[in-house]
Amino acid sequence: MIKVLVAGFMGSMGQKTVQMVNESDNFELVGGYNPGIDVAHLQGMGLNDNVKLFSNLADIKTDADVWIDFTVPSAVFSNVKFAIEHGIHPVVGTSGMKEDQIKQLQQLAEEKGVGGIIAPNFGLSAVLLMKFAKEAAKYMPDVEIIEMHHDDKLDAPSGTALSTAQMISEVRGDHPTPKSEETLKGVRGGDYHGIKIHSVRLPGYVAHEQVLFGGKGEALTIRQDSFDRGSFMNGVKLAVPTAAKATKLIVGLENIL
Ligand SMILES: NC(=O)C1=CN([C@@H]2O[C@H](COP(=O)(O)OP(=O)(O)OC[C@H]3O[C@@H](n4cnc5c(N)ncnc54)[C@H](OP(=O)(O)O)[C@@H]3O)[C@@H](O)[C@H]2O)C=CC1
Ligand SMILES: O=C(O)C1=N[C@H](C(=O)O)C[C@H](O)C1
Repeated sequence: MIKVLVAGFMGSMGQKTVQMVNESDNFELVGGYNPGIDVAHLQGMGLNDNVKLFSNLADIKTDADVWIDFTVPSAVFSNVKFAIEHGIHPVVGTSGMKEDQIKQLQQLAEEKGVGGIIAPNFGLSAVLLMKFAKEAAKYMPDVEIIEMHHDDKLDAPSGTALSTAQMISEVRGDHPTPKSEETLKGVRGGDYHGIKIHSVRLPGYVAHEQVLFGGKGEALTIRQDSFDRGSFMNGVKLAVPTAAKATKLIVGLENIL
């Protein structure tokens, strides 16, 4: 049985994760962390006595093997650092970490021998989209990304769009970007090594991405849609046992599939 703590357990993804853990025969929920909660009140609401709830990072005392993090961009780095320093293997879905923060955590994980997984996206359709986009970019290097998310999303671009751009950039190298004067500032989108990323935020959307490739007289569009947050749970379920044994911090679900 793998003991799990869920950070951000009151959020949209945190609640799905708690449900998935409770329904699994292989995982046991032993902890939940979410600032701003009334621990005494929640603890009295019929939750299993083995589940310890915390509202402060420094107060967390747990025998969890795995720390699943679906929190906020401003907290994820400190959370994961705390987990690794306390011998808890992280499974991280939270977006918004900077490249240098990920490198620091990878170094710490290696020093402590406490590995885990950071996945910009736990959905199979998004992982496949990234793989296909990387392949397509070898032949069609002119590419732009449009990501579309719900209007509560705190960060832009999405972690998935950034990861897609990184994977494309690995294979296409330096490539000229069309120069067009912006008569409306920002209208050409963000720029990742010459790859334009456009972020749409609208109510009703969940998580969607399109990668548009253009060639002479032809175009290719790859699109994925996550309509329900439950769709991320298969990936999380797969990541937990791998993370529990990992001695390094792996980035990308595709690296454990
Ligand atoms: N990798 C993947 O496949 C996926 C990743 N995500 C990412 O997961 C993250 C969470 O998404 P979502 O559940 O929709 O967001 P929510 O806003 O619904 O949930 C975030 C939760 O984290 C809590 N929180 C705030 N600060 C902290 C902290 N310091 N430590 C612990 N918890 C904290 C929030 O509490 P409060 O509301 O009180 O502030 C809230 O309950 C986002 O970064 C999102 O991009 C989402 C879907 C899939
Ligand atoms: O905030 C979300 O909802 C999502 N965030 C992740 C991201 O930033 O890519 C994964 C997925 O797109 C849902």
